[in-house]
Amino acid sequence: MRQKLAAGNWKMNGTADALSELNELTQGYPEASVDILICPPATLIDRASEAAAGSAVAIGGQDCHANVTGAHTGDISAEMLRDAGANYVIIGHSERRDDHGETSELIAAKATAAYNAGLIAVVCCGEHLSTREDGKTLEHIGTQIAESLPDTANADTTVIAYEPVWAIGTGLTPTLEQIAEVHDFIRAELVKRFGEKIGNGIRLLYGGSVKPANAAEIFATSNVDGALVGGASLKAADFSAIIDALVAA
Ligand SMILES: O=C(CO)COP(=O)(O)O
Repeated sequence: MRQKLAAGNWKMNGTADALSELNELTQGYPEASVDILICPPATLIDRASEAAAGSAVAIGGQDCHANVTGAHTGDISAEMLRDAGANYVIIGHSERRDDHGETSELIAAKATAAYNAGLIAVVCCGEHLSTREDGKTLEHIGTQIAESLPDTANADTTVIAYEPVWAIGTGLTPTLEQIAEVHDFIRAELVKRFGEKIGNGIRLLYGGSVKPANAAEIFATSNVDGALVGGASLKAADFSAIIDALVAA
């Protein structure tokens, strides 16, 4: 039985004021039957970890460097995230792939860095609209996950998020059949590569315009173990409604 996960990605949003939303969330979930994760900007990880201590909310980073230390101005290592109180890190978000030219090979190296630091890697994949229109979604996702996951990936260290790029921040979502098709495909690919135990143990999140209004139906979809939520994770009330839908699923 896979433990469900409601993850919020604050992206480049939030200064100290945003901790009030986190406080509201942690007060609402001193404990929970699902895993809850907030990935604030790096500048808030330390304070967010302190604020979330003793609650059901875990804190994560949004990216890490593949190396442990070194001359990499502006970058943050997985060890540093861990030191600041993070337990997870998002790797290979489409905004990193597109804005920073990150390749799947680099993403696999970052995932290994995350494992070495004791962080759970939330490895992202997803197609652009043109790829979907060309009928190449599954081929694209298959290549992305094959190349982005290290051989050492396992169910305790790895979560996969399927985020169609055209659904991120647009209010558009795939049909439930389209979500199920991709999630079932990823599950089958994982079982093929890692075997039944690991392949069936790795959690699969859906991301892209998840809101309180559509969360329940998405969570009822095949092989959806939770969500990676952007905009709707910024307000505690919205994210709580999504968490509650996951609890009820
Ligand atoms: O990119 C996302 C989460 O990582 C999804 O963002 P939205 O929920 O704002 O569409």
